[in-house]
Amino acid sequence: MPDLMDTFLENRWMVQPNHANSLGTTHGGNVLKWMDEVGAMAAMRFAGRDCVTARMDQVDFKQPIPVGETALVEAYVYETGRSSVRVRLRVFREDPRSGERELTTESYSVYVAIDDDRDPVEVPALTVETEEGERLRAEALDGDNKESTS
Ligand SMILES: CC(=O)SCCNC(=O)CCNC(=O)[C@H](O)C(C)(C)COP(=O)(O)OP(=O)(O)OC[C@H]1O[C@@H](n2cnc3c(N)ncnc32)[C@H](O)[C@@H]1OP(=O)(O)O
Repeated sequence: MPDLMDTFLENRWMVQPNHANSLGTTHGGNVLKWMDEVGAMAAMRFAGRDCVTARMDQVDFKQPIPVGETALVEAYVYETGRSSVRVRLRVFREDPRSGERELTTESYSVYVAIDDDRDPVEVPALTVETEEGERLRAEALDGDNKESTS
């Protein structure tokens, strides 16, 4: 049974001019693509199977990420159904020199594990065996709950 911390993935992109909009900050479409890619990888790490995106919930763009900074995308699985896998996604702008971070974007997404015929297939149970995992799961359930009632 996979543990929450086994699904915790981070990926970074150095934001280049070709990622930007006319304001010199990262185009929202690029941020969404990066979120979806890391989210799918977290879901697949959990399920041990291919996973497809079924839903990206409300995406809040709180701060821009300027060209020259790093976009850091964090994803982990915090809840599961029979074949569905819920993933918390957060994006930070990170100063590549100091490592200083600020939250810019967040969302809660649903992926579905599929078999070779691309039909939904059962996923294993999620375990949470560390204090850090418990903290991350509680944060995600709380954030997801607030989002669905806002
Ligand atoms: C990483 C990528 O870029 S993938 C590319 C973008 N994504 C896609 O192309 C996916 C296209 N969609 C599909 O292939 C299908 O709709 C699927 C596989 C997501 C679902 O297939 P369906 O036959 O509708 O599945 P079914 O109704 O049996 O539901 C299966 C599970 O998906 C969940 N589900 C289906 N649609 C949604 C949705 N829109 N939002 C949330 N959950 C959903 C169901 O609740 C169910 O969960 P459970 O098994 O945990 O109870």
